[in-house]
Amino acid sequence: MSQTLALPQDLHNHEISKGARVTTAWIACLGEPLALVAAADLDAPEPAMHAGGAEANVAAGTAALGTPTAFLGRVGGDAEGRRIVEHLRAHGVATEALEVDATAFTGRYAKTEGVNEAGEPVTTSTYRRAGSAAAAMEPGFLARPAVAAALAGARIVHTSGITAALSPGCAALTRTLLRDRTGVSGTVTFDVNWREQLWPDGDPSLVIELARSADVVLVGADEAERVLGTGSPAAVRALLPEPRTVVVKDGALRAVAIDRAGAEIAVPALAVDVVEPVGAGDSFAAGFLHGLARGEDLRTCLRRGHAGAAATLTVRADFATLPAASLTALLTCDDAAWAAAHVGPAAVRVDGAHLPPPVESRTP
Ligand SMILES: O=C(O)C(=O)C[C@H](O)[C@H](O)CO
Repeated sequence: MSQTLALPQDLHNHEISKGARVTTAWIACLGEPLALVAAADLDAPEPAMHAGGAEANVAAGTAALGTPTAFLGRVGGDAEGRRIVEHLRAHGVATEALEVDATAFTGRYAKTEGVNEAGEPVTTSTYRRAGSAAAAMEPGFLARPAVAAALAGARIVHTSGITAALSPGCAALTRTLLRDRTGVSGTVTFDVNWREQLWPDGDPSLVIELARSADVVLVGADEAERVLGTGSPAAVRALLPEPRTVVVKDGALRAVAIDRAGAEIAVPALAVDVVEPVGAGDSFAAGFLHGLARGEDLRTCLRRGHAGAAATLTVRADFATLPAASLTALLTCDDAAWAAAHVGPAAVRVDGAHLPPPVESRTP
């Protein structure tokens, strides 16, 4: 099952196993794709669904932006697994290293929108993923020919704290990947993605260990507060001294990238009409990694991150993209125009121009 992607000139194809011709991806994302279903359908046979799952959202995002991307993980041999494979391929993601386990099921999740005690909107996720196809991953997964080839060829290997939480095997897998770097030649990026429900003992020590082993860490200020006891970018950086870059995202306020010497680059968040927030962090990661893979400066990477997050904030699905004209206007405007820009479900406004709105991702 090989796939042809439109590639920039400097990429090459290579043989990986049994003559299969596979494209070298710049970004390899490892994790569990999930079927996003209605809460009432968590146990239903073949429910209506969108595709979700943090690292799969990132992969769809970077591929949609034009970066050759591979997804590494597992789904079940069910309708949800088939649709997730189709969804990722439709966005241009290479799926040779996405294993289909006919004996297992694909993880599912549902979002419930509500309000917290302060009257603020909150979205709660409910999972049906314990014992899923992806939860069976363990360090040996990294040695599968298609997986090893993707890891060896990628400029960036990305995963998150969600994958570490799936099972003891997945915890060992992420440890092996981040600490031992087995078969990895590129930059390893790690999104903390703290999900309280997935850590019954509430102990963040593995996630902290993994973050300290990464080259680039992405973390929300709120989750940094939970995991590290502080959301202050400088304090987070002091607690994560090893990575080359730590990015602290402070919701609607700003994102700050900090290098080892403590130098900070901050970019304010865009003004957005928020419809539903889940998946916005993944779209931020996709934009940021897309820029990083191209060697862009950190300020541009942060702008790309905010633009991706803004698009997804305007939809109920896990993932949306900005039309090229809107993205280009956001990336090229000056700081004053950026500060005055606005992203809503019906239009993107930059520098007085009304540009096309975000496009919600559809699952085939
Ligand atoms: O919460 C998870 O584990 C998911 O992967 C579901 C969503 O897709 C994810 O939270 C979005 O970031």
